[in-house]
Amino acid sequence: MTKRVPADSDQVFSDADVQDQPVATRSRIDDALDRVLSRAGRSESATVIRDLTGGAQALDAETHDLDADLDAIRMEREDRASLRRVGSLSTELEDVTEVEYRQLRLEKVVLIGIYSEKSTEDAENSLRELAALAETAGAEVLDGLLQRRAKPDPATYLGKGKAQELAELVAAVGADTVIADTELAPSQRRALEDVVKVKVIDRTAVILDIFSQHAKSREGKAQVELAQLQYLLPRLRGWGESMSRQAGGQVGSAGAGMGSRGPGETKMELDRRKIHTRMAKLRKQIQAMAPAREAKRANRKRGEVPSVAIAGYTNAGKSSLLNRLTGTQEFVQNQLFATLDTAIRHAETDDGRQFTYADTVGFVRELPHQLVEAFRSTFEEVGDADVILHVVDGSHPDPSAQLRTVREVISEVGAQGIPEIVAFNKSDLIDDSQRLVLHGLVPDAVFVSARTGEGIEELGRRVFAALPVPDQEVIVVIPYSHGELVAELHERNRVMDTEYVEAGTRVRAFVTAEMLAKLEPYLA
Ligand SMILES: Nc1nc2c(ncn2[C@@H]2O[C@H](COP(=O)(O)OP(=O)(O)OP(=O)(O)O)[C@@H](O)[C@H]2O)c(=O)[nH]1
Ligand SMILES: [Mg+2]
Repeated sequence: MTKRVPADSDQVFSDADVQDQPVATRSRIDDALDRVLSRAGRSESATVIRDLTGGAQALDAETHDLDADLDAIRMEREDRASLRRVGSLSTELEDVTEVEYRQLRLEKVVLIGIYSEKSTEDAENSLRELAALAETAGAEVLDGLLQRRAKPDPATYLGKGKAQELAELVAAVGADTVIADTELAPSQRRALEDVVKVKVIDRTAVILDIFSQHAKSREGKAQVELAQLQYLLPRLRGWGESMSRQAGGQVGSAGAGMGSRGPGETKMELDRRKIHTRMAKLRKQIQAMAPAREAKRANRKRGEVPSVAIAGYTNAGKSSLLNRLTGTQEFVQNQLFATLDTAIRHAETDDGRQFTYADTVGFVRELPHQLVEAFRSTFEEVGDADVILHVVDGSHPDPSAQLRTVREVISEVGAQGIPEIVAFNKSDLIDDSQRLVLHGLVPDAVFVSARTGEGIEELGRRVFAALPVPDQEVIVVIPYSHGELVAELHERNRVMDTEYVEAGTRVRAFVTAEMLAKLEPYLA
């Protein structure tokens, strides 16, 4: 897979590697964002930033006559669109007009966002995150534009004047895609596209794109495709319309006359039906795969092996911590949504009891509801856990928002009653004053660093302590013919003394309620 992630993208999010580099090597995005954001604070309405390399002049020309270039730009846009369109991967949907759209790789993008008076900082973090998302998806972020307004414009998201300004910015920097930091209504997307003359997509589309690039397992792939189709369906009509309008409007070739509208709509209907069929098929597939996972889960449950779900915001360091805690080699990358498939790892407490860790899909603000829906079974893994290890990136500019987002999803899957251990990760990047703030947020949290190993042992102890405790003291004599019970006692309970007597193994232990039931016949 050819995916271009700029070499300096790591610096959008704090990564330990950054520490070793001179401060001067900040990424262009950071600079660009800083400029957007610092001006956003001052300006009343909108802020435009440009690349240092130029293009500013074009923007000063408020009355730049775009109409004259309209046709040329449209043609170019069509050319680009046809170039970027990669072949559909799914044979069943080969000729669906718009399905290729979702597989297209982003190129040079301009970000846009809206913030209200009070939420400047929030908009800043959101825009940074959008930049990181765009880069993870393989795009190069050229520029950004923020507008201060109470509510998005219902027609074009940005206000009319700002949309025009955006069109000029896009032309000046040579961007081919605009990404809005929200989920746009299909009509907004279309209207804005008509103004800026390049492809307009939204945060949801970017997240879906990342998921589709990162999904590995059959189930994960099916879940992502289902979410994509759900997202696509209400937008199909819109795209169809703007396309047939384009075709009728300027191509004007022999075939595009009277008859062009009918076939277009018929095709749209056909596409829609195909998509529905495909979605039904995917739902069935996902359902069929569920029993296997259920069985595995039931097995773990039956074996009474307690489970710890590692949950948290994307890129918080969940997989890194899992590796530290269990000595495994889970996939770690400074990318959003590096992990899409739940990984289960076996572990043991220091007194020999067994349990499992489950690494899960990360969360993000405005996680598309289509994905929550499609990945419900994966998130339910969290709902089934005995303990939730909630990992928060302590070096993030707004950890409380991360905490909130993750806790919302946790309660959505009905897991709010499960004991939660909060771990502030990346403590190697946190200074003392930040520690104080975080401590205020969650007083009993553990500070850890998957990078340096700080706090890992303490975290391990906290996890052990949170596991369901074997607290029923028993003395049993287990016949030598039932060696498996002795083994189970050692694995999942706390054995205090063992003695070999004539009738069998005499054990004094603290056991769980379930174990107690099994031992009933052998109580001494
Ligand atoms: N400085 C520092 N960086 C860390 C630490 N832990 C993880 N990282 C980095 O953070 C990035 C994300 O780590 P992952 O373990 O992939 O995070 P994750 O939560 O599993 O992310 P997703 O699977 O994408 O949701 C990687 O670049 C890690 O090297 C830490 O303690 N300190
Ligand atoms: Mg991960």
